[in-house]
Amino acid sequence: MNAPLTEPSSTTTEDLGHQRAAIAALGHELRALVDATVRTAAPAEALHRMTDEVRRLTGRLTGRRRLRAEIPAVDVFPGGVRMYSPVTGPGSPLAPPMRVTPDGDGVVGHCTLGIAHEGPPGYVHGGMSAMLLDELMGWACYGAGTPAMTVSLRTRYHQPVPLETPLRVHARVTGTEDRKIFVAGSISTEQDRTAELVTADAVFVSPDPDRARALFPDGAP
Ligand SMILES: CCCCC/C=C\C/C=C\C/C=C\C/C=C\CCCC(=O)SCCNC(=O)CCNC(=O)[C@H](O)C(C)(C)COP(=O)(O)OP(=O)(O)OC[C@H]1O[C@@H](n2cnc3c(N)ncnc32)[C@H](O)[C@@H]1OP(=O)(O)O
Repeated sequence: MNAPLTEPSSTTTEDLGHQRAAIAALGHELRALVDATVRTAAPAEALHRMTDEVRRLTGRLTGRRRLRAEIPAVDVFPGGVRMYSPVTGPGSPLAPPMRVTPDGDGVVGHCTLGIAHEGPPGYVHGGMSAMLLDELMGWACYGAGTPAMTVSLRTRYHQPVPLETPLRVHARVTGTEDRKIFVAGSISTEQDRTAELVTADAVFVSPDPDRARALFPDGAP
């Protein structure tokens, strides 16, 4: 009989590391499953068998379920580890996941997208490009010491973004005005950083403290 899947019982640094590693390992396998799912040409009977197996597996993820707006114990909010972010989260089957590092006066994100994120055949869905940029621009705000939320995002698609190609996403704060933060971003391939395939400019706003507490009751220091 399979061992029950339970919640972690304590949160020492070592436990946290193990828990994050386990979350990332499951995320990795689920991304592989998503990729196999959107590529397969298996016949209907095989898909029905798989459906039954996947339903059984889903039923095995038992235990307490995270509530809406609850920040996972493995996360650091705001601006730190987000294990289940749909962009950077190693535990998310939806995330590429994008790896974010500081870069001069901004931040850079590295990722490669597969056909689960396809828009035009062979190229990245435009909404996905906007999501990568939005997330990284949020990180640029956090990196500048002002965690903030997007209030406006304008994207310009200059050339299609290829799938299965290492990408470089860049974002930096270009100015501030009270609680408003102006951010610029771009996507290129790693191979040709000078050719900006998508560019974006955005306005972020740092919520006033009362608003932030109301929006993120679990995130208050
Ligand atoms: C407890 C501590 C926690 C603190 C957390 C703080 C921030 C959280 C940070 C990060 C979140 C975590 C991780 C990041 C995840 C993803 C990153 C991607 C980013 C996103 O995916 S995020 C989701 C999409 N995003 C929204 O869901 C925002 C919806 N929105 C609102 O919830 C409110 O909008 C809010 C709270 C942002 C501000 O509300 P508020 O009441 O504090 O501010 P207010 O309305 O007074 O506006 C102030 C000044 O911004 C100007 N302004 C407003 N809107 C504008 C617009 N559209 N264009 C140009 N200017 C605009 C006004 O005109 C005024 O300017 P002025 O003063 O000059 O008139």
